[in-house]
Amino acid sequence: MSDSMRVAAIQLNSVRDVSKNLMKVGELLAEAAGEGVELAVLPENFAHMGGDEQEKREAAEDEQNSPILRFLSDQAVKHDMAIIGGSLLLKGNHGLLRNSSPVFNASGKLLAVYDKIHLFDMDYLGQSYHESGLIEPGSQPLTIDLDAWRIGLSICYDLRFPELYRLHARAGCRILCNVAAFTAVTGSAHWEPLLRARAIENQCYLIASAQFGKHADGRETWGHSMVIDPWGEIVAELPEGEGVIIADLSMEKLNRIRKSMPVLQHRRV
Ligand SMILES: O=C(O)CNC(=O)[C@H](CS)NC(=O)CCC(=O)C(=O)O
Repeated sequence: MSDSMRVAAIQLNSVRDVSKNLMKVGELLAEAAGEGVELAVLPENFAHMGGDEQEKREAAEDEQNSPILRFLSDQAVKHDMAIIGGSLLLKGNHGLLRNSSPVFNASGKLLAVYDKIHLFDMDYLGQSYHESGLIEPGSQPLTIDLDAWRIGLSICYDLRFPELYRLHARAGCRILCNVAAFTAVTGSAHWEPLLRARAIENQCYLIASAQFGKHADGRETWGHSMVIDPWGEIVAELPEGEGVIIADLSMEKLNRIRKSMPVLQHRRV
């Protein structure tokens, strides 16, 4: 049982051109691999950002025949590295799409696909989002195992629903993962406290990969990708810009925190 794992969160400013985004992802994954990273996490919508609804529909791929999923699988093999593929749009049912987070092991095998459960419908300060008009919600929380580490998946707006992460912790997760394109407005107010709370209350490592900056549709995302330890401390952070942040996760440190204050065993409701 490996006691530590080196992980990377990758931050992007994805554009409408899929091949441009994939080229950038390839560069940053190579950089992570050069540092000995065992698990790399990409942000939400890593392959395509900023198009209108029609363009998103056209960009959506069929899970059984998806060039973007094949790209990620090839990258995992090339770099001998597990990859949580942020999220991408896959074709769903009823004329809707899925906002899906695929997980590959270091042999390039697709282990699981998590579909975003909580959809972002919001009207605030002149900004308006209606994700549920295009996306069908997932219905299943999903965890995956990489070596000794169980990882609970989540996408962006899921972050506001602590019960999802509690389920992950109760299912034995020691890593929580959020892949995001948080808005700059909500991100500046809520991103860091929500992430740190999820890590602290569940005594888990948290890997958060985000989009940052202005996108083609005029929207702006918050960035601030980070890795947080089970005590709630930020151990790596990239406020803005494209790039890779790296952290070493320690099972020993996590077990020590859980042993000294067993909050998960003290639950009463
Ligand atoms: O709009 C885009 O193209 C990129 N954003 C997304 O795909 C998703 C759905 S619209 N964004 C979020 O979930 C933001 C949540 C958030 O910001 C919060 O909870 O405050």
